Amino acid sequence: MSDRIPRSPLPLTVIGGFLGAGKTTMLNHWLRNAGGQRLAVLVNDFGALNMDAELIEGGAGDTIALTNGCVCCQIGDDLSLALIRLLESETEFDGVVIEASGVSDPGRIAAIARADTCLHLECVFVLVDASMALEQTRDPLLVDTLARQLRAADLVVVNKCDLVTGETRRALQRWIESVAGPVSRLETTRAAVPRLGSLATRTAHAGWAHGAFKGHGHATEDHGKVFETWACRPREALDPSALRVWLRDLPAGVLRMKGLVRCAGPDGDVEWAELQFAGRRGTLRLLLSHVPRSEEAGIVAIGLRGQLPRPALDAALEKLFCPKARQS
Ligand SMILES: Nc1nc2c(ncn2[C@@H]2O[C@H](COP(=O)(O)OP(=O)(O)OP(=O)(O)O)[C@@H](O)[C@H]2O)c(=O)[nH]1
Repeated sequence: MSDRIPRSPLPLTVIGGFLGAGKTTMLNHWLRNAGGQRLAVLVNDFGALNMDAELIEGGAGDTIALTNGCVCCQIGDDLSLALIRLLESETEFDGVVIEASGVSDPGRIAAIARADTCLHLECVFVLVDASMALEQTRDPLLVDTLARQLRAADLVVVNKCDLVTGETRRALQRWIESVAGPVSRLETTRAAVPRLGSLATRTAHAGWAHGAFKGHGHATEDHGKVFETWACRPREALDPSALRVWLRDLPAGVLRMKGLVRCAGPDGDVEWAELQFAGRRGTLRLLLSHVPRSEEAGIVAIGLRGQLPRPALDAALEKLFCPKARQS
């Protein structure tokens, strides 16, 4: 029998929301503003490569990647085990944050956490991409995933408000209320929301969220059947100009793409860059603060099953390699 002093329940926060809505951006904001608190982070990417673990800033030592599928439909046991390991670890964490994959149901994850008396579920944040959500709700293959995510929320964070008009924000508000009822809602840019600022929302909204969760027909919802992924590990440096052109005009069917790649400058020197494509916007940003390990290079794309243009992605990648790169 353990002679360790029982700890008080570990505060747990879940971040959900559709692909590219800004979950990792919010998590990084929290890690940068943790105020001395030590947070354990569990991330789950739907893609074959868990890029999120690599895109999280600074806290790599306390980041656990849940791989091999969507955390809510395929790897619930992995999540439970990871939580048990955290609770039993020598490290005293001040809280744990689970970043769900963009296709998963945060309500399901919250239920796993809620079943453990050693954890205290503080809040389920669900992010909505203000620039894409209305269009996504018109796609019959996406609307169910979006609605389930919203119904699980204690706090809906309408993010990317820099990209939309007031009219779009009002239309979004109407849609959110029609799906999730009187849920608390914040409008933000770059997901700049405090982690504990919404504690009160849990009690206010819990009835609605839990009511919705009772009707959760998870057996009918296997995200692996709705979405699929493409991934590659480019071993050589890519041409950043060609990469930017490619990101501006990705073939139809790519809902989300992200990655870490080595890029070759005009003189052949190689630098690391983060690649992002979400909501029809692609960016390539040089990494100045940290240098990943060479095996961390990877690109992941996600789309609806049967709609991801795999041959086009394979073919494009071949043309992105930079012959001038000086490999280190
Ligand atoms: N313009 C704009 N871009 C944003 C904002 N928030 C995040 N982004 C960008 O949107 C892209 C996706 O952001 P992430 O935080 O990686 O999104 P995510 O929800 O974690 O993505 P997945 O985990 O793949 O589902 C990145 O390129 C971000 O820099 C915002 O408020 N405005």
